[in-house]
Amino acid sequence: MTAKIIDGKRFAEDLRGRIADHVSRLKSEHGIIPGLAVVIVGEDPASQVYVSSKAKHTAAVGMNSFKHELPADTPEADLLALVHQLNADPTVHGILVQMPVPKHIDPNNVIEAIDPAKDVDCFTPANVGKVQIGLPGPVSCTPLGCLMLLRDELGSLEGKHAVIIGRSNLVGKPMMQLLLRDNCTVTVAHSRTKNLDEVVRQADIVVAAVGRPNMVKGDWIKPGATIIDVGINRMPAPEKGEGKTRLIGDVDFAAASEVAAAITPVPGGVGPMTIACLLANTITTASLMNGLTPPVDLTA
Ligand SMILES: Nc1nc2c(c(=O)[nH]1)N[C@@H](CN(C=O)c1ccc(C(=O)N[C@@H](CCC(=O)O)C(=O)O)cc1)CN2
Repeated sequence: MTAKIIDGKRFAEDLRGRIADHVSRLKSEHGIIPGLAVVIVGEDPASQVYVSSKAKHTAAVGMNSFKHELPADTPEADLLALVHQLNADPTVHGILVQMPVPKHIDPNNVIEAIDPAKDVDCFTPANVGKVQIGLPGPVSCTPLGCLMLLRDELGSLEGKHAVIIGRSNLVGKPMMQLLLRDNCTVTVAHSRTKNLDEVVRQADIVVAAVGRPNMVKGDWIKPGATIIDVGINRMPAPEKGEGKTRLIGDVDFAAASEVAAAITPVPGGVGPMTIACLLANTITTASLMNGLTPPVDLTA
């Protein structure tokens, strides 16, 4: 079997097109221009790429984009003061602090400072709880992107056995909630899971989010399974020139493609969906902040 490649880049482009339509309706029918503030602390090259891409796509769909770049030695108190200022700014409907933050800053203090009404990452305890009980609000961007790709590929997910590898707050745990909401049977595997290969062999759906290049082998995959590879591992690529890198996922793509029915590539799979879902969440928060019902077709 040669797996179908799930084209996240193309899906994200389509989604951004639908988001642009919603932005234009919010403007013309309600006079609202959604605004997204993105804060980056330090010069981590990968984070700079992601933040620039977020700002570019925010503007491209017609939203207001506010980018705040702070030096790596910014005291935590200054970052929290900026977050409070953005909380109070009525032109800002979404606030995102790019992770990871430098070591001297406690990410939990930053997350707690963000007004849950503007928390487009869905990191605050209030929004994590809302996802758990199914109330309207933003949904964690990467897991939401994975869910959209899975629904598009498989239709109903009901009764499927999904194995998530990784239990992070960013991906593993919210992914578990979303798949449960879609009536999957969910197993969350992690670094202490015994016989991981045997666990993964049970899966109709594999979501790999461990951050270890090529960890999931081809012979771990049940024939016909659908694989979502969340891993973005930057590896040296001397064959491309000195100091060059390439991205590879958590799944051995070539081997898994021989067994699976469908698989996301890295790059071009889940990554682009993360940013498109961030924009979808900004529509959600801008709608809710103005007493409007968020459009269900973006995030349902
Ligand atoms: N506050 C947040 N911080 C971080 C998040 C997040 O959702 N919120 N997620 C990750 C990084 N991330 C978004 O911020 C992100 C990662 C990857 C991509 C992406 O489009 N990847 C491309 C490849 C891009 C490249 O060449 O590097 C792909 O996979 O095709 C977008 C966003 C950690 N921090």
